[in-house]
Amino acid sequence: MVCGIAAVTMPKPSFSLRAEQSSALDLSADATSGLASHSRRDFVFVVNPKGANGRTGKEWKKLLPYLRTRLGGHCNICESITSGPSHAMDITREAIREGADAVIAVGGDGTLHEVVNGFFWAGNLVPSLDRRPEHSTALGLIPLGTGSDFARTFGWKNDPYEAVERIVRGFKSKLDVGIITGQSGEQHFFINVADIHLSAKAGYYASKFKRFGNLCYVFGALRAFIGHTNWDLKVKVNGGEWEVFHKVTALCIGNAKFFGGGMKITPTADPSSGNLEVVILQDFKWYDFVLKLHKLYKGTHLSERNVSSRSHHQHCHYHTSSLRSSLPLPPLLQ
Ligand SMILES: Nc1ncnc2c1ncn2[C@@H]1O[C@H](COP(=O)(O)OP(=O)(O)OP(=O)(O)O)[C@@H](O)[C@H]1O
Repeated sequence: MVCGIAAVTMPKPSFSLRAEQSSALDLSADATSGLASHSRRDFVFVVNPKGANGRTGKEWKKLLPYLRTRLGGHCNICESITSGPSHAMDITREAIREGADAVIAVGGDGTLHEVVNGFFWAGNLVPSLDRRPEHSTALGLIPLGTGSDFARTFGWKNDPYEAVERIVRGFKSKLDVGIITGQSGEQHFFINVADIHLSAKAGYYASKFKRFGNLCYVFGALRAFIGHTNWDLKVKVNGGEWEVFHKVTALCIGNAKFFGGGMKITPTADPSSGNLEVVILQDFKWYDFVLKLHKLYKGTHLSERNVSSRSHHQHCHYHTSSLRSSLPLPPLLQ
């Protein structure tokens, strides 16, 4: 299945974005019948102790005895604490190679994103040394971050005890994975929302304000508006004609619905539909952002005059080209 999105800056291409549906990942620990009916499994919990301004580490310590009680009878629980950015990727790759049955991200969207990228190496799924044909490693999540936006699409709260119960129940679902191909051909994988221009800058600045909880994303966006210039963007779908979008503030590619601590930016996205939803915000000033913030949270912004939305199906290729030649910030992948 191929659902592709590509963005290229012009006239001198400075980076390229290509998002496509890759092989589906499983979102939880087991198939349909819960854990009890299966032999002992290896579950690796990848914990970011610094998530949510340090709350993740504290909550995890409290959660661990409960986790052992609920899962320890059926699973080998391996706790792996990250030491810094990107470490979750290495832990995940190692766990998959060693034949883990599930790798479970414990933290926010940044940690989840790193774990997802750890499922891949050089553009392919990391192979397992476990040669059983039916064996695969599932992706799991205990949402314990600041925004925990990916979890919102499923209606999951930042409640680790509920998350443990979901894992115990063994509910499993297929999940689409988007692929961004950088200018030098390197690939990044995303399951939530990938975005460029203002919102990507906002995500960067939000990381400086995490002590304010979810509000960090609003502060980050307001900070990002300082010195921000909207661009004219050309868009081409499936090799068709170029279409110009004037004064683009942000282009957001949603596999799931939420970013920015609960903003329902791509409200019709569904991570198991095989489609990606692209939302383009145009000519937003900081005060538009403030005035329309409630609509962004509710997901009712699509009816606004300067917001457009498209859903892209399998085998769709989507190119954008900036009319400016300057290098934009790289996309933020959540
Ligand atoms: N030990 C560590 N020390 C410092 N930073 C870390 C460590 N481990 C992971 N990180 C980084 O912390 C970043 C943010 O973590 P995470 O997403 O879990 O929490 P958050 O930012 O509070 O939540 P959200 O992204 O949902 O708002 C990750 O992208 C990761 O690169």
